[in-house]
Amino acid sequence: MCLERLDRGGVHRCRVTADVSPLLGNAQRGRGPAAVSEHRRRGGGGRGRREHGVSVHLPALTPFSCLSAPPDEDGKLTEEEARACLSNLGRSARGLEYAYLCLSIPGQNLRDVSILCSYIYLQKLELPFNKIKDLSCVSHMPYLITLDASHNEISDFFGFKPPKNLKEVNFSHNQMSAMKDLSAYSSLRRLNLDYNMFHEIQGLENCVSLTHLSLAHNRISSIEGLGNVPLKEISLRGNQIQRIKNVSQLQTLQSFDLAFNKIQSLCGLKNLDLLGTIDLEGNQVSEIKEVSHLHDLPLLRTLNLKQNPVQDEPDYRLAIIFLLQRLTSLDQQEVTVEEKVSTVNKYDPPVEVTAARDHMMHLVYQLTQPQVIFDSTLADVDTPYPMLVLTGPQACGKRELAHKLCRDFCDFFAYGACHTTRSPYFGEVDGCDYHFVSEEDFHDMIRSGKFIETVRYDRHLYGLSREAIESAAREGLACCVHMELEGVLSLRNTYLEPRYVLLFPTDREAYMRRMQQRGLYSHAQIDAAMSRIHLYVQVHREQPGFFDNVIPCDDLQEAYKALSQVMREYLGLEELAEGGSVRATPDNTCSAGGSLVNCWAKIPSELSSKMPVRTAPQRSLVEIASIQRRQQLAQEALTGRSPGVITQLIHRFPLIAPAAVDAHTSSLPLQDPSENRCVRPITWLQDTSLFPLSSQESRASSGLSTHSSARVLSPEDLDGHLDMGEGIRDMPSLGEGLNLRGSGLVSPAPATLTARPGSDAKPILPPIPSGRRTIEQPNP
Ligand SMILES: Nc1ncnc2c1ncn2[C@@H]1O[C@H](COP(=O)(O)OP(=O)(O)OP(=O)(O)O)[C@@H](O)[C@H]1O
Repeated sequence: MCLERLDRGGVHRCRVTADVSPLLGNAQRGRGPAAVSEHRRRGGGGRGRREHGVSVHLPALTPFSCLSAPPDEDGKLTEEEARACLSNLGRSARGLEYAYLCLSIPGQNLRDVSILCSYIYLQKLELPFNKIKDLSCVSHMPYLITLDASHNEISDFFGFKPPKNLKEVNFSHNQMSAMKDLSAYSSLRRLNLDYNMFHEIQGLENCVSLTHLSLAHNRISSIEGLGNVPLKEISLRGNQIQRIKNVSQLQTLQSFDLAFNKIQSLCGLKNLDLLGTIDLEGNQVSEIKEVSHLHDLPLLRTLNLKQNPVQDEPDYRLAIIFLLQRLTSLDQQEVTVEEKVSTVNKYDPPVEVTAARDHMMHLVYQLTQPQVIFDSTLADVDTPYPMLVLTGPQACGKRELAHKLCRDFCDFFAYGACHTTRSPYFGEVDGCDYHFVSEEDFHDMIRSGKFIETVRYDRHLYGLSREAIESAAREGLACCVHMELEGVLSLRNTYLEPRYVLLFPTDREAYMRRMQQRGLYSHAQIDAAMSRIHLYVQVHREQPGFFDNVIPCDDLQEAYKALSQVMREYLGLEELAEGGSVRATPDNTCSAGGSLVNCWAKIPSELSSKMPVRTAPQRSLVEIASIQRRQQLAQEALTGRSPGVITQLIHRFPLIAPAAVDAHTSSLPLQDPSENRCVRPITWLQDTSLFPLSSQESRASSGLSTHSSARVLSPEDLDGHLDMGEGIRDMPSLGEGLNLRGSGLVSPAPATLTARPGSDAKPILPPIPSGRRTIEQPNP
């Protein structure tokens, strides 16, 4: 191995053909392996600690000596000293000779490093923790790639001719106050200018390679001069910035450190599609709504708002997580899945959650009231009282159709007016369209357990009171109501078993026009209503059979025809149309031949998909017990022990078309509403001697006797006991048991009873209302 001489500038004037370790030993003489590793650990040897992606040396770093002899007292670096700190022998950039490529002299109180002018092959120069003021020697290092001159006394910003490959510069902890044009430094990638005295950012516009810039702890008050620099990381922490501006063009920015400034608003952070991390610790952000400016940053995952007044806002963390649902870290704390779920449930609950909460609330308020037994929950053959619910998006015509249906089928349905806190539209009548009440009264009603479900729609409250159902029940009618999807979901949690008909606007344009023509709704309200259409589609797609029928409502007249046809079939008022083709069921597309329009043809494919029909479930114990009870009652009736009961059992088939009964029934006196309402302790039902109950039944009945216990029973139990259709369903078996068929006492079950159209969840029809109750005239 040949080593002849080490010239000035650290260039070997010999060819090295073999082992070069002795040369390295020469460079590191006086240090030894321990000193080398110590140097590396402390950030020497070209590897400083990285902060914000830019190489910096910590102020606390204790300088060590790589020199065998201390430098001159005047701080002038000598040839000998410089040579002692050379390392990394390699081929020079020209490729002709070998040279040391790295020089590292940290913490030697150096003031004059002019000797380095001759070290022209250096690629890495590290002179941190000295007292250097002049770095003009770098002008002679055209191959320099990395320069660390942090912790010195340099005031001249890049006071040397630009080495064309200079990529990484650390001038942190110096005394620079003004930046200058760096367009000549086209290779510069990382620039650390922390802890200087810069007042403004200048001269960087043409740094076409600059990806990491750190200007922490300067005196910058405004963000500017960054042009289109392809920055990925920028740190401006510890400055005096008040507004975030001029950054929207930084399209490549991934990390933005703005901690410890004076920022109040986060506007200005828009359009930064790659921004993933924002540090705003120690600023003056005081309002939660400010984070809405970050809403459109698709990759934002880490946000730090520690030490901002906004942290004192109630529910601060949950609100921020809700507004920025993609966050994985907030205030240096991981955002958990649980937090994300609870924020969504808190601020934008899915309709199911809203409905479940609504149901729970009413249940709890009911429990605080004296227990009341309503007609609609009595555990006899008339329970639970049937209901019809028309649902669909606002202004789809449900209310109009409900009113018309109740007029035309007045012996079967009564319109159930809901309560609302909104003020009446022109022409609306209090008590007829709605009960218009104040917000305070509405809440009073909630607290007194009066509602069975409530929803907040468009800032107003709507609620269906128990009394609305009950007053219909007292007349022997089914309550017909209209409501939004949330109401339906809440109602489905109760003991009631309504039939749900979805009125669906298939023509969005026509639907929008109808809303506009009503002249009642703002643009926002129309948009909100339109945006809810998909909710109905989604529910129907995900839960086939959720709606018993789906009827397009683009043309209200056609919709009404379809609806009334459905109701006739539901009520068993009409036999199958001739040829059996005119049937409004989801599984059976109507033919256009009859008076009924082809109502299913227009339903979107999501809605009209064929429903799987489940076979009837096995009878539960409660059901069997109920059948036995009815058989027993029927036997008693036949043997004359209880004559009224058989009449009750078959009374539900006086099927007369509405038109035919209108004149006759509308003149009937109404029953006193208070008459049928029983206010008794829950135990009353168990004492009843009229219908002795089996043990299962009494359990079920006691559950039924309070509205609040609706969820106590399993679905099978409810199906077996609650469903008023049970009487009908049981008739064939009852008839068989008692051999009544031939006697003509039992009508054949209507065809519609075998499967509930459109439903795979409840193959048995809900109960059919028996028609308006006739009041027995007192004997004179
Ligand atoms: N108790 C209730 N529960 C759930 N939703 C309800 C209830 N009462 C009314 N709604 C629904 O609230 C929405 C707003 O009611 P509003 O009376 O203001 O609407 P509308 O313009 O008259 O609409 P529509 O013609 O569909 O009744 C309607 O979709 C209505 O059906």
